[in-house]
Amino acid sequence: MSPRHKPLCIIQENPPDFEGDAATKQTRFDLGNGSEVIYMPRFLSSSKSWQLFNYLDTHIPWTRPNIRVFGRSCVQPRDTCYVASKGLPDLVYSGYQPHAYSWEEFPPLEELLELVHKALPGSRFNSLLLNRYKGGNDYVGWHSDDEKLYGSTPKIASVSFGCEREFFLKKKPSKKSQDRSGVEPASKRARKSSDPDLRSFVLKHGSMLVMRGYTQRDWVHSVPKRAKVDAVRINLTFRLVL
Ligand SMILES: O=C(O)CCC(=O)C(=O)O
Ligand SMILES: [Fe+2]
Repeated sequence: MSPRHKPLCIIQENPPDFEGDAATKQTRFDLGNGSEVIYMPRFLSSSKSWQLFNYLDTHIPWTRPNIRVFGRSCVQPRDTCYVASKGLPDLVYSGYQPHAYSWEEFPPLEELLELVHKALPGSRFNSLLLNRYKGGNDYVGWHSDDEKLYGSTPKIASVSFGCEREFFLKKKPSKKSQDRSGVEPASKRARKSSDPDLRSFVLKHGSMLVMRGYTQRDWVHSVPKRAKVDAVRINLTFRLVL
């Protein structure tokens, strides 16, 4: 296979032996008006992350449900699963109500939840949405996780495994201005310059990204298709259902 046609997937390994400080090293991105993102590139070591990747890839009961987007029914362009504590109200998104599996069915997820809580003192999560992107055709379109059951300022912790993919955040158009920024592809805009209303992150194997404050109210996010990618990425988003 020529280098030009080599499947593209960058997986930058975190050093196998880091601990403590490196793991919690974080960068804060102030999005303005009370919206904020924290990124921890080395939340988990490479070996721990591969262990979890393999476990999740083989043990999670992945499904690819029909969802409704702009009134049309379509197959969700990625695999999914939902885990939640008992007694919480049901999650419904895009007209789909996932079955809530319990934490006890997946002990490695209980363990990971503990690590997430430790890395984010004062936080509490009781539900988890899992996504598996089998290759570059799998994606999540622009959306915000602003379902009522998360309250007005949800904190969402997103842990990524496997193939690196780009994660975009785009400011919602303000009601006043005639915003035409949605016309140009986000990737082009992000590359062009320092558009403060568009941010991109390459979510690394073993990384954690946290969205908090008004990020769900004022911004949308997405993981777009990437034609050349043909490796699997798994993403877990921890949330608190109020
Ligand atoms: O895969 C990701 O990084 C994002 C997933 C996401 O936005 C979601 O599950 O709501
Ligand atoms: Fe989301």
